[in-house]
Amino acid sequence: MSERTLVLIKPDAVRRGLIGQILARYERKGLSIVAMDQRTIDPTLSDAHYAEHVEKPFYPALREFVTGGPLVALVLEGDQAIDVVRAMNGATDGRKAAPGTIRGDLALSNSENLVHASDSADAAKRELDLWFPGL
Ligand SMILES: Nc1ncnc2c1ncn2[C@@H]1O[C@H](COP(=O)(O)OP(=O)(O)OP(=O)(O)O)[C@@H](O)[C@H]1O
Repeated sequence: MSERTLVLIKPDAVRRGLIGQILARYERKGLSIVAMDQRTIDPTLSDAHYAEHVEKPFYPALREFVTGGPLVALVLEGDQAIDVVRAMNGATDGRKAAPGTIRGDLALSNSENLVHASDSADAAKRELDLWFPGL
């Protein structure tokens, strides 16, 4: 079934000049880019996006990181896009992510891990409404 998922190419990826490489992987896979926007977000959007993490000890550093420079928000569409993109991104910790995944190939950190993607249909709906209202 065709689905849409919210992907963030996070500030570390933008800083490292990896936007093109990461987008190319999603495009090569056959996913469609339905919307794409480079922006620098404020703490309010970070808090809403990471609502499940705001009370966690690592969250202040995560908020600093994700608001600290431009990121690229995109909507990808395709068959089973939510699970497909999660698999392409790899495990959260770049040091443990499998080679062949974006994090496994390009990241060496648990916090600066290049990408985010919605992890369920409910999360995708919530995140798409938050980042691209009215799409
Ligand atoms: N223990 C931690 N220390 C530092 N940062 C963390 C830690 N756990 C998670 N994070 C940060 O919070 C983000 C969200 O964590 P989550 O457990 O939802 O991972 P994920 O679903 O793989 O990543 P994302 O939601 O970004 O796709 C991670 O991508 C990472 O940047």
